[in-house]
Amino acid sequence: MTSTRTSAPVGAPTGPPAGPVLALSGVTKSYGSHPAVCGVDLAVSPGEVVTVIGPSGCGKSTLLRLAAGLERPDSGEVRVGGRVVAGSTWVPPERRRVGMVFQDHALFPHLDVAHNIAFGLDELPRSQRAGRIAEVLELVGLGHLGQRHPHELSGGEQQRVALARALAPRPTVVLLDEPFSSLDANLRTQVRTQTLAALRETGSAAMVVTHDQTEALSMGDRLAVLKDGVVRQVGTPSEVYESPSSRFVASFMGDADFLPAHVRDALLTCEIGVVSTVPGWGHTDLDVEVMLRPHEVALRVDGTSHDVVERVEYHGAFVLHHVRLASGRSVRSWQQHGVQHAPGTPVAVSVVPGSRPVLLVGEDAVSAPPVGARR
Ligand SMILES: Nc1ncnc2c1ncn2[C@@H]1O[C@H](COP(=O)(O)OP(=O)(O)OP(=O)(O)O)[C@@H](O)[C@H]1O
Repeated sequence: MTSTRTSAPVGAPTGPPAGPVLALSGVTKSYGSHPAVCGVDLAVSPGEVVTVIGPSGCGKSTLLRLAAGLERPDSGEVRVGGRVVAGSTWVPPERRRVGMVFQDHALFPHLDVAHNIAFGLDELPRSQRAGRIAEVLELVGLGHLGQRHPHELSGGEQQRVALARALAPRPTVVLLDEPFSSLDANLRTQVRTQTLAALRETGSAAMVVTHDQTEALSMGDRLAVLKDGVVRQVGTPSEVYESPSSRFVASFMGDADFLPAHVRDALLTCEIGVVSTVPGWGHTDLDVEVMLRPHEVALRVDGTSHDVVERVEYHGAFVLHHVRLASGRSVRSWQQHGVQHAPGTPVAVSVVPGSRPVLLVGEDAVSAPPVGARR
């Protein structure tokens, strides 16, 4: 568990599950002959937020729907709070103690906010319902809007009501499917922050599906990267961003350029010169590729260089420079606000000191010399 809370959270789910609150083991689901989710193992610990990210059609929503009980797996097992809910037995969605938040909010238009939230509180004694509704509305900062109908709320407010409704019954885990994608960029950041705060405040575990890299990196205690229904990597945001397991993960989780490189006796070189030393690669003589992220690439104006700025993108705080190297390959470099080299400027390109670039052999990242690569 990676939660950093120190005191007991408000409205924490009852009963302390010892292991993961959600565990998918070997879960597979096909539609006809098309495999949507293939042998997925993924667990969410108490209080943990796990984001699931991948390209369109990779199976993210199907995975969430399998956890919720909106789909049945062809094989494998789903456990919620330690109890098997799919596999050797079948527990329908309404009896799994999972909260759901969808992209379109899915509020009942004919009910006011308070009654929308009350909808999931059947099991709570009537005398306690109003108190619980007030509590969760306060939690999402909408204590004053209980009497409004959904059409009288902004998109961001509707999404917070949807979250309040999901949290009200104190679910074991909350499942959120692209919860912010219908909101515009500014609102999205704000509602994301509020949502995360509400999840932390209640100590709720959550699985969040998103196609937004920034969202996955900033929200998740851990994230799972999916491709073609298969989990390609699970790790903390910094593990996945800084030590991607493959070319696919490296490219999907941020800007990445790849250059042919060579390791000889623990020294990594490529077209732009010495990249770094690679401890543990002594007595090695091997062609590899090096992945460079734009923040790892430094530029200096140099009239003698054959590397030339090709294009400049102004991003406000930073300026992205696309540089055409002498070989014809390209790398990108983030420069601070105010630094802008015009297209056509010759520049010396180097790797920012202290960088630890990722090495690839074929499609896989490698952290140690492959067997047989040592001289
Ligand atoms: N009910 C269904 N019937 C048939 N095929 C389906 C069904 N639901 C999903 N699929 C297919 O399964 C695959 C995974 O779909 P899923 O919606 O899980 O992907 P996703 O990663 O959530 O995509 P997106 O990011 O575009 O929402 C896709 O190829 C999709 O076309």
